[in-house]
Amino acid sequence: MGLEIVEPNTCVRGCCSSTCIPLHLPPSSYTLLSPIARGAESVVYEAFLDGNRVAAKKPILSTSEDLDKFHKELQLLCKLNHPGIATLVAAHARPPNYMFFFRFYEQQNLAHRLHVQEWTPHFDQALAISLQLAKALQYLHDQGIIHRDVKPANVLLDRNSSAYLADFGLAQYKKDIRAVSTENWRSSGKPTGGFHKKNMVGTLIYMAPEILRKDIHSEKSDVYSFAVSINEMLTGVVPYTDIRAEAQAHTVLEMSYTEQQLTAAVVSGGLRPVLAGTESGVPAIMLSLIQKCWDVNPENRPSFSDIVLELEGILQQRKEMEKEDLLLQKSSISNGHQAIDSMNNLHTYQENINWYTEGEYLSKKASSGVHSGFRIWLNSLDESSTYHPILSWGSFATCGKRESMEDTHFLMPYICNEKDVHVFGIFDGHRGAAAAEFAAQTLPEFLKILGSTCSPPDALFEAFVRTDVAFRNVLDSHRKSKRVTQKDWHPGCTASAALIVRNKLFIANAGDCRTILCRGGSPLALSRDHVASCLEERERVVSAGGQVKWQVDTWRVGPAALQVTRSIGDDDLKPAVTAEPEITETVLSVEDEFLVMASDGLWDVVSNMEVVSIIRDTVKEPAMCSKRLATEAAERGSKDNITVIVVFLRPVSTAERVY
Ligand SMILES: Nc1ncnc2c1ncn2[C@@H]1O[C@H](COP(=O)(O)OP(=O)(O)OP(=O)(O)O)[C@@H](O)[C@H]1O
Ligand SMILES: [Mn+2]
Ligand SMILES: [Mn+2]
Repeated sequence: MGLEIVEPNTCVRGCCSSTCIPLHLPPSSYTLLSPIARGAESVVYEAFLDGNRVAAKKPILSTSEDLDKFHKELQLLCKLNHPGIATLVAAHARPPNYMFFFRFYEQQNLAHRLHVQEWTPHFDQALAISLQLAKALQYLHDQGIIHRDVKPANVLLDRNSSAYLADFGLAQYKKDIRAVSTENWRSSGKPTGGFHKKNMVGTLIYMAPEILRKDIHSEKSDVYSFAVSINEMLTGVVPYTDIRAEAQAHTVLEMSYTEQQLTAAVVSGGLRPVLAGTESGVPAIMLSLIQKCWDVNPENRPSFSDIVLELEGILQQRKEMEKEDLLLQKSSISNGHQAIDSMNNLHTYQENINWYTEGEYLSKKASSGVHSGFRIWLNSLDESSTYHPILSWGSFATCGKRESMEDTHFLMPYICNEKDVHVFGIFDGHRGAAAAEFAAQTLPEFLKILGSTCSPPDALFEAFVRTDVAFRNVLDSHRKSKRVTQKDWHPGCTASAALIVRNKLFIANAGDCRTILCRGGSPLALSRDHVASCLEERERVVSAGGQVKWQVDTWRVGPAALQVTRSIGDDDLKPAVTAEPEITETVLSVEDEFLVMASDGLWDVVSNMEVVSIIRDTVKEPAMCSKRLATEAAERGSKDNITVIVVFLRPVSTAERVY
């Protein structure tokens, strides 16, 4: 970077200095853009520094201790230089602005990648990340520094998924940790609350048993946290939240144990997160390394130099296996044929049509790859006075007790790279998955096209209608070309879409998917279920020329006996079963906590109120919350596919910090 170092290159107190990192900057050299993350102790912004994209970490400074902490973190960061550690490129260490500027890591942190983006790394990728992290920690320990907050959220990933250890907010020289603790012990005779608080830092679920027992941190407590983090990457499961493990103590958080009970189980019960399984391609030697690293006795845990050696050994083995595989491949190619025959029998009335691809193809054609984005929507809002929700999102979808999956969904935060525009959608297919698969591709694309000409509610309305027309046209042309052979096959799907434009939330719904908002702790339904049991809908259907009859157990529409009264597709029931959505508009404010969208597989067995209280009791991670809700529905006997999207509208922390 072309930033100049202005001598004397020290912080205002003179305790931090560097020969190569500028420690004070002219205000004109940087611009803060929007926040990427809000922690308990800082806000991290995307920023530009001297024309380069960087991340600016701005600590929240409210006491003089906070300021001491800033100087300590800066002193440490100035000394660190390792390819596996997030690079500090500059700092501003003079009043009134205190800031760290780091190289920008495009893929955020490992926790986000795993649980929000639902990334499942291949074992070789996970191994590479483990090795990079182990080397960074080995370097740190060689400098006499303990990190004390090793966890996936503090591992940053660049665009190639290379890993960088970050967040030195709790890091300490080992010698200083000792000094503090002996002093405290001596002065108070026994550990006081204050002592505990001062020394028990880190994040609960990654904390070694000795730390939970209020011992002091050592290199080996970083080893423990490393093991929990690596295992989390290999399983994709946040520690202690696994709900698949039955009847075992592994479900502590699920069973709403308190933090004290979890602590006790880790310390004396030997509880650990569910270990990754070899069936997912993790070699046994890796699993035994993890187990050694989280041994209850710190002395039995290997050091990072041992861990690095062991991981390099595993990497070597993988490379040799790969060579052998390449040699073997030539002889095994002939095995692929059998599968194709059975595939052919599956599609009796639709000849291998991939409806996702159909939808994608159609929307590409419609937009010819150009849309001018959502500038007009944003320009019409008054930037300065409006509330800016801060979003995090996740989803979970399961086929449940059904044989096939007919639900689909999409998550499109920052649609068209617009920071303040987000779209999420759920589609619940019936008479096959065709309409749901098609609509999940086309609906957001139509929205992009319409965004430059219509208002948000008009764009949503039109996108639903156009998706429906497009689907029925494509189906029709396939009937004509005989790729669809069965004449009376009329697939359809219900649809629900949420569009957020800065502080405005628009929900469009056609059918019985439902969206609720948790506002001030209570559920607020933002959509109405369109089913024939609803009088108003029944009357609408009848006046549009449809027939409604009580059949078996409920009101149903037409010869197809459909329960829903609005949908995309279902061309045998058009226009009575309309694709026109009902749209609600909500202005978001600080009271608004989260949004839950789900297919009827959830709502059939869990009420709006119950959904809110289940989320209240779950680790505040949107993908985990989605999974928790789906599991609850399955346990309560839902017979349907279940899809859940959870969008938090305010910052939440994954695990509670101690103090
Ligand atoms: N250089 C960077 N590039 C991209 N994203 C970053 C960068 N630095 C931080 N972030 C994002 O900001 C988040 C918080 O950063 P960091 O952990 O340093 O702050 P913190 O306030 O100490 O957080 P915590 O509350 O977890 O202690 C990271 O998890 C990451 O998602
Ligand atoms: Mn952090
Ligand atoms: Mn359903």
